[in-house]
Amino acid sequence: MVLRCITRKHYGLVASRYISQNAATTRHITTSSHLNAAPTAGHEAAKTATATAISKTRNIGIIAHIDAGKTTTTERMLYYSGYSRRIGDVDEGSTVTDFLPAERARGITIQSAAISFTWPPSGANPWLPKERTDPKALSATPCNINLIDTPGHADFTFEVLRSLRVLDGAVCILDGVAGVEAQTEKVWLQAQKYQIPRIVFVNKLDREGAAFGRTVREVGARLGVWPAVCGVPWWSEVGRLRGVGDVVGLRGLGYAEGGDGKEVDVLCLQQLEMEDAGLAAELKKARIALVELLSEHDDVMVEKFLEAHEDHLAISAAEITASLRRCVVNQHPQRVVPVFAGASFRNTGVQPLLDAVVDLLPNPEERPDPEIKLGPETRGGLAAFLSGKLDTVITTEQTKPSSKAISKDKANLALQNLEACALAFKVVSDPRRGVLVYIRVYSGTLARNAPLWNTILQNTERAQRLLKMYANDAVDVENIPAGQIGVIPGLKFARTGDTLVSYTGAHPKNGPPAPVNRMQLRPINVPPPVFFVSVEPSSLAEEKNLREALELLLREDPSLHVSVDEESGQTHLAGMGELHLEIARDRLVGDLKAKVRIGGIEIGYRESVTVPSGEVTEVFERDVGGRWSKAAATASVEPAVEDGMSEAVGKQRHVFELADRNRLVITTPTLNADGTSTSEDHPSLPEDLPLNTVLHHALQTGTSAACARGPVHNYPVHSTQINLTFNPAEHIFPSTTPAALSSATRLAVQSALRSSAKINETVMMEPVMMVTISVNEESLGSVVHDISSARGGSVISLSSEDSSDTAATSTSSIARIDIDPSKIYAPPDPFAGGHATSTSSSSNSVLLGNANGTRQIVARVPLKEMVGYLRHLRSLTGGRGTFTMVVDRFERMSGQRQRAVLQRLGGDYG
Ligand SMILES: Nc1nc2c(ncn2[C@@H]2O[C@H](COP(=O)(O)OP(=O)(O)OP(=O)(O)O)[C@@H](O)[C@H]2O)c(=O)[nH]1
Repeated sequence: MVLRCITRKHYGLVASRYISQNAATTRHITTSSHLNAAPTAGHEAAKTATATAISKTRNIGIIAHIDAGKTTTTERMLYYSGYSRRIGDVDEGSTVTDFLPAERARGITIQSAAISFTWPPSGANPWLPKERTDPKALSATPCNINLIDTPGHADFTFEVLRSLRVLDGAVCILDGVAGVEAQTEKVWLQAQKYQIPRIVFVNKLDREGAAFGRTVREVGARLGVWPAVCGVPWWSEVGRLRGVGDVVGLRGLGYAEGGDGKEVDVLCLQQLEMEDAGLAAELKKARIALVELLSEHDDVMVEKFLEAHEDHLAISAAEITASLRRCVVNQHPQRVVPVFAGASFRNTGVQPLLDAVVDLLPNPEERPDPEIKLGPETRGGLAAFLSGKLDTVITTEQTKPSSKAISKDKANLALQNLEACALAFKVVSDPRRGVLVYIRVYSGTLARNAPLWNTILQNTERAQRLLKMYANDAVDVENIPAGQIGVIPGLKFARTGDTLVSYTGAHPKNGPPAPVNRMQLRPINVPPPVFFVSVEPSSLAEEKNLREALELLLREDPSLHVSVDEESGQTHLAGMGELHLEIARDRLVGDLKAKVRIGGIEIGYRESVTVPSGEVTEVFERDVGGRWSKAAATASVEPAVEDGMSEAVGKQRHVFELADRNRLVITTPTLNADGTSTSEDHPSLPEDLPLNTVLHHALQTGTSAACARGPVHNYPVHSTQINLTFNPAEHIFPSTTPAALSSATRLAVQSALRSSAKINETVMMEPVMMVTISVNEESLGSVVHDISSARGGSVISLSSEDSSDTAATSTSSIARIDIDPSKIYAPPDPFAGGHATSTSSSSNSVLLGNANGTRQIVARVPLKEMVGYLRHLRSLTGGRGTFTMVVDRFERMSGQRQRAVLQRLGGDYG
């Protein structure tokens, strides 16, 4: 293809030094010490935001490896959009988004901070001169951006997942020196699983050794997508980052050294040819590659290319942006990923990234129908549910007593009064504002003062106020429409992950009618905790404070677990990683001021029965809450066999999979599946104890409570099948309540567990982790040796042989597209330093996991052997190695390992 000089018509000739028109009139949000503070820019913006059409909304997140620069980039975004007066600095601890004291102290992001801002801040885009803005571009008019900053540390993966489900798009930030790192890969695949469109920002290009081209090739090789290079670094002759080259607009964007980045020199191609011919030539190459790539994935681009007489440079920037948007928004899985360049810390390249967020990422209406859950087996799309396609719901309901079955008409009627539904995706205790519940509204409009039915807790709370959050500033609003993110202050019960429903005429206690009353938006599974600490109040008087503080911690973070040992009275706080618990401890002691003694961090082992017990019956008879009640339960336990139950489920057998791979089997020899008795000789269930709801729930609660503490070592029970035989004639009395049934079940299961352990002692199980380690080539041998011999791990793959293995192990269900490395366009890296890679885009050796001299090892290793591993890895790799890990499974320990652990723990577990 012949390169042609760009025409005047498209790009003009005169370079213009453009200073933001907003610079002088930048709107600031003054941090108000109280919510009722005087109106600020945030107030103004909030009014605009609520009135903003949904097409002018972007709910985006920033995902990346720890330290890639998410917080630094967010701070610049807030600064350029006029929401902060000065640029915050992570290293000084003055950032707006990392607002928890623990985050500021550690310089890492712990909780997602959801903040809103408008880009561009006013009618015109502030960094481009008017004559250079395309009035038809989406980024030409203000768009309301709700930005959720997600944490990068592996311990917070659940927090990342939690935020991902409310996002419509994501910016993935890469460190231009480190390239694609292990955690990036993990979060990337999670985002892909949720079908979240992504764009990439290669940051830190000012740093020594930065290699943009190499990073671009890694995006292709390790993330399995086609990088569409939209921006390239503009280096000076001595390797200083001068700015970025805009491949879409074919221009150079120069940033003054040491400036705040608001002043941008915009140089058209012709000027660039005089100023820096090298960059001009590279921009043309990049533009050709971009058009070629888009033509392969977007038919419209092929037409435009033909219309432009096959001149890659003559296609307008608007056409290219539109094509990129089609690829990003409409393709699942996403095959083309736009890549931008910059250095947030040097205030370089952030405004083009903001434009890309508006121009390329979808609005809430352009997203697939969100998933909902209506019962253990009923899942579907929200829109399908709201439009009355309720067939699956009816099926589930028919298992209930016929008098309670819901007709399709009734269910449709129930939907008519549904005002709004929202997902509480984050709960934060703000020192000044109290508990804030962050929500995303999925349908209807949530109005201030509306009573909200919590479909999981089954209670009602009133949203007395609604807020929009602008970093540290909160603005009262009257309502929050579908697609928007907002905050409800003052709720007492709602937790992260709960679904809140606003429903006209709902009874405050009983809630809306079925099936609306138990609809769950975007449910996610909480992974098992693997570490725990014991927590004790420093005095009796502190007990209440501690209980309240722990309740709040659990509302904020459902991946934390609290259990109280009924016998010793000791409280255990369990979490997913050492850092996770350290942060929880800091939160408890530092922020929530709980006066507690906290034990050392220990591994959360489990224990499992090895032989079946006999059947045990226990009777519970006690005063519960001022009412005498009595109930009985009959239980036995046995080792659970994987997938061994499907045939055993029948009319009189109900099987439930519980946490920790325990299984509950309830047999009702005298009751039919709907709870009616099989013959007149047998009593039926009382009205207030329907089988499929109240009774099952009570038996499950009792079983779970018993399984929280094993009979020999006090660790939670794992891989155990609990059999309950239930017969109203034997287990129900006139004074039986659900609570009494639950307690009787707990006693019977505990007794059965003890009886099994008497026959043969339980065996301990330990968490085994799936570990992904990134090391340099030279240290590969010693790290592999250490993992497989000293740590008892088994190596599953080495990435250079098959770079997709890592992904396959963590997210096997996700399709990755085949990328031909020789077809990836990436500019040369003239200043990449010692381990510089080939500048040829066809260099396969560069692509196959070896791009920045790093190799990946995936191995399964017992968690115990990974405690304190980072320090050891650093010493083996000269400080360069990193790793991430997730729980793979719990495995039985050998007798020798178990004895060693018990000995170390001081061992009196009998
Ligand atoms: N040289 C250079 N340093 C940067 C750049 N962006 C960020 N940094 C530095 O990198 C470090 C990490 O930046 P953060 O913004 O805290 O990174 P993060 O991704 O938010 O980190 P977590 O919140 O811990 O996940 C800080 O010391 C920043 O000053 C950049 O463009 N150039």
